[in-house]
Amino acid sequence: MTSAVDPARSSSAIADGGLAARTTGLRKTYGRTVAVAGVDLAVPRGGVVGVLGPNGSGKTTTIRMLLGLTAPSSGTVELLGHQLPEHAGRVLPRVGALVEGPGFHPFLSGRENLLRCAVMEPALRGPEIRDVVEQALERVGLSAAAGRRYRGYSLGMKQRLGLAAALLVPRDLVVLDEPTNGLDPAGTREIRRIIAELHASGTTVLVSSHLLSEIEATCTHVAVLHRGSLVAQGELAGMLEAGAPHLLVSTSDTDGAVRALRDKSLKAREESGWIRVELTGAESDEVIAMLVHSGVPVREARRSRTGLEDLFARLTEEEL
Ligand SMILES: Nc1ncnc2c1ncn2[C@@H]1O[C@H](COP(=O)(O)OP(=O)(O)OP(=O)(O)O)[C@@H](O)[C@H]1O
Repeated sequence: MTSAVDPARSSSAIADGGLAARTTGLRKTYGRTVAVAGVDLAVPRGGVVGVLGPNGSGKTTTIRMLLGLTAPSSGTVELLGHQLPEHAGRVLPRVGALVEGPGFHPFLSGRENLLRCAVMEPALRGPEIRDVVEQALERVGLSAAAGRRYRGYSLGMKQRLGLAAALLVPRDLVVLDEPTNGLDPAGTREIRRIIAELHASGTTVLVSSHLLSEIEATCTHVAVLHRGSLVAQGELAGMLEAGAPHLLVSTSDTDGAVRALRDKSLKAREESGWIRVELTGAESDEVIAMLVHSGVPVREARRSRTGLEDLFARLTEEEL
């Protein structure tokens, strides 16, 4: 662990304009598949940055390159002010990561696996290791199952153990690839709590998800990937304001509702069982009245809270 007064850390903070991570022209191809197509990602220090994108948009590949786990085809990665892979040994101990396939041993228990991780942490020394491991297990809610073999763990328990490994020592940057994957709602809430704790303690967090709700609930910044390209990035608050207001309508007659609204020249489309209506040419009450007059039953209607959903839909339209 490096202290807050580490000169390398403070000088790099000035040199890189306060970025915890930065990629420039980051690209990865597998044969003819372009997994990541030249991404310039900027992760501000102290932020919680959500990498959002549909399945296959390049989130995991970007994160793996950021951590030095996958070599880029071209482009550069800078972590905590230092180039990778040249300075990997210096920087990676300050970075905690939860990525797919963390390589735990199937025949060892969760606790034994975590002990193996702990002895490899340069900041941890002999006597304290056992306590640190128990605290990490406790923090992710895995104490009761810590004695069981890893191979019998559920996906959610595996995620928790991966998170415990990422958080064994205080980090400057924590990178979580789909951390709520396989978790139940209670587990999801715990992840949010842990992310909030990390944020409060000044740790920069980069978290990927294909769920808007996850990003909205936890992030200060968002980066949207689509087909390997970064199509938007910035502060979440700004992105939320950027979208036009919408009304979400629940009805048993979705086709009829879309038809009736489009007849009145309103932009409307079906989305996950709801009708999303852009409120540029009419107010909410007018839209509802219009639907009722057209014989469309309205079960429920609410203004959409966010422009992010709309932005995401527009940016990644084909996938929805
Ligand atoms: N090792 C690999 N070999 C070949 N193709 C790969 C490999 N890894 C990723 N890809 C391809 O690169 C693209 C991006 O994949 P990636 O896993 O980075 O996306 P993702 O956004 O993380 O998706 P998901 O949300 O499904 O995890 C996909 O088309 C995927 O099939």
